[in-house]
Amino acid sequence: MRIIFEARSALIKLGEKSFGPFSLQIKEGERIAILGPSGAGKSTLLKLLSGEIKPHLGSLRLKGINLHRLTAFGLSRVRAVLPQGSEVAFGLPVEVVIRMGRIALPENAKTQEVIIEAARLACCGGLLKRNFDTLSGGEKARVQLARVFAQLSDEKNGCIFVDEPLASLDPGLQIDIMAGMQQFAKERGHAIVAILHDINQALQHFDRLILVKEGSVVGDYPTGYDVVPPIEKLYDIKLDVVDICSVTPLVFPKAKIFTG
Ligand SMILES: Nc1ncnc2c1ncn2[C@@H]1O[C@H](COP(=O)(O)OP(=O)(O)OP(=O)(O)O)[C@@H](O)[C@H]1O
Repeated sequence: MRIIFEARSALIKLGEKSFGPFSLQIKEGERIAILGPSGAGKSTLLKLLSGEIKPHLGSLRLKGINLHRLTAFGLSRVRAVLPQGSEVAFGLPVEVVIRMGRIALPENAKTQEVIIEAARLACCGGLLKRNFDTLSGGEKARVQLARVFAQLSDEKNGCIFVDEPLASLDPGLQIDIMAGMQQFAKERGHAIVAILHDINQALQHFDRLILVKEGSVVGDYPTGYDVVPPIEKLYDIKLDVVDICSVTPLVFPKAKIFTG
């Protein structure tokens, strides 16, 4: 698999705090989950990787081009972002919100088809005629995911960055949305980088886990049984592996480890 993204010694200062320096590579089609305690720097890392914020030191390259040299249009063709709790200012129809993902692209005969397919994959086909501001939190999240799908529908080997995509979704929808996201990305060779709070979702659905703590990348592991101890250390918790026969571990958080 080809490398599509490379961060080298990137560091950002955030007032008194900082994130990094860190270096990492992302290959086409990779499924990466970012895990870490609250306030560890997960959203900061995602914002750096997606080009939303610029590092003070180091470099970030997407498909060989410095992320911050790309125009807004160029960036929109290689990566899409689903931020946490994304709102839109006005009561726009859902279909228009999804269409916004393609705002930089000329309308063509395929556009409507792309929007309908994006809505279907994000489990919000039945909401197309509704107004966005009348939707529940979980419905809004699905519409924003459809916007991301519409944006990168025609592209290959891009990156999808998502911040807690499954928060506010019921368990059935979490399964459907995860399946839709994986199918969309796989068909196009897009990498997915997702911030998750649920350790088991990360273990079940992602190939690689990036562990973040206190403003640093403290671990980068392929998913498997070997990553369980580093996750325990990351959160200072004990994890019981409840199914030792499955390919990927299923864990149950048992107790906080008292460190002092
Ligand atoms: N622009 C900024 N200026 C100052 N501090 C910041 C800035 N952005 C983030 N921080 C701080 O950096 C730390 C990391 O924030 P970040 O939002 O990346 O954490 P997180 O791991 O995503 O947290 P959560 O899981 O709670 O969403 C936090 O302590 C936050 O308050």
